[in-house]
Amino acid sequence: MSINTWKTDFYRATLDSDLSQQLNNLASALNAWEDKSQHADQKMWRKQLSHLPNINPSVFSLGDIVTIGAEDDLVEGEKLRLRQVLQNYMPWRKGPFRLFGVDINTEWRSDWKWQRVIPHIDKLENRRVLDVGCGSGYHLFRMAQENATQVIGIDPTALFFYQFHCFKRYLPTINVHYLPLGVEDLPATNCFDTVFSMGVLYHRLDPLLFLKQLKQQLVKGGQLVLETLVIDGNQQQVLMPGERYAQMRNVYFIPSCEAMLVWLKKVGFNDPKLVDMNTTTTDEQRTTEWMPNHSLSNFLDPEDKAKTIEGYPSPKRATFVAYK
Ligand SMILES: Nc1ncnc2c1ncn2[C@@H]1O[C@H](C[S@+](CC[C@H]([NH3+])C(=O)[O-])CC(=O)[O-])[C@@H](O)[C@H]1O
Repeated sequence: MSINTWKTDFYRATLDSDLSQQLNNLASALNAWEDKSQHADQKMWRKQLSHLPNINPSVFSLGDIVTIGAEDDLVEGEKLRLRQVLQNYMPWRKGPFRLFGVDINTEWRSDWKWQRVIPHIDKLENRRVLDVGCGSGYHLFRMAQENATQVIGIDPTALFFYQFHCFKRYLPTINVHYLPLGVEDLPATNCFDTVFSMGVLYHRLDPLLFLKQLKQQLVKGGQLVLETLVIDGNQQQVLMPGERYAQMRNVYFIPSCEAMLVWLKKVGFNDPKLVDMNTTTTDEQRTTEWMPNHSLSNFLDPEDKAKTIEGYPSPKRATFVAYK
């Protein structure tokens, strides 16, 4: 798939599904995105895609390190150029990836999150899957590896859309698509068997509305897989941080696990369950060559790693599953 055909490839791939009934609405949202994506960086990111090596990769594997092509597929000069092109898409947050032997060691070990989630969810085989807030699309490739029929990711951050296309262009036949939209831009499709949303709820101003928006993407009986920051506490406890949480400005609500289960029930999900809980470590989220900015270790209290530098409990994440 080339960057020029991403929309038509998506439309074609959805023709046989209920999603096709929403194509008019989706097409206007996608066209609006293209019309406003005239920012200089975006022009550069789009152009740089055409500087990626124009060859068929000899191998690919969508395991812990999403790997496309082998080092030997390229000659020395091409390798140097590839590294330079990929550097234009920094910071690389979610991965890891390996493209023709170039290891992109991302800020996050997103493979660790996937290993925590995958044992607890319904098998993805033969399911249509949506990932809301998919970042670089790392987990989209992992979902495809689990034999999902179709995988669609949405995320409004333009850089991540272009990062995804650095890989997707080499995998023209996999049924994985990326729509550069926010959850609020999606019409109610009611057509996904599994909806994932990992690491997004705390960025939403209205978390209950967000849960409703996720619910209206699911078929009846479909499974929600939700991962989010949590605090210790009872049903009544939810942290609403001040200006920043772990230096992030756009963090609104961090519920206790008990409160999260109440929220899921309130919006009508069935059988909500907490399936995993994990404290984020500085091995999982850290500064790397591909994300040279500050990372988790800079956001924790140097005297007490159980606290963020603002004095809140340090990041703990939990995964929940529930049904529509
Ligand atoms: N309105 C919105 N609609 C959809 N996505 C949004 C919206 N606003 C922001 N995002 C996107 O949500 C993602 C959150 S990151 C989780 C990535 C991956 N899921 C992970 O679990 O590793 C976690 C973090 O950065 O804290 C970013 O890619 C945003 O662009």
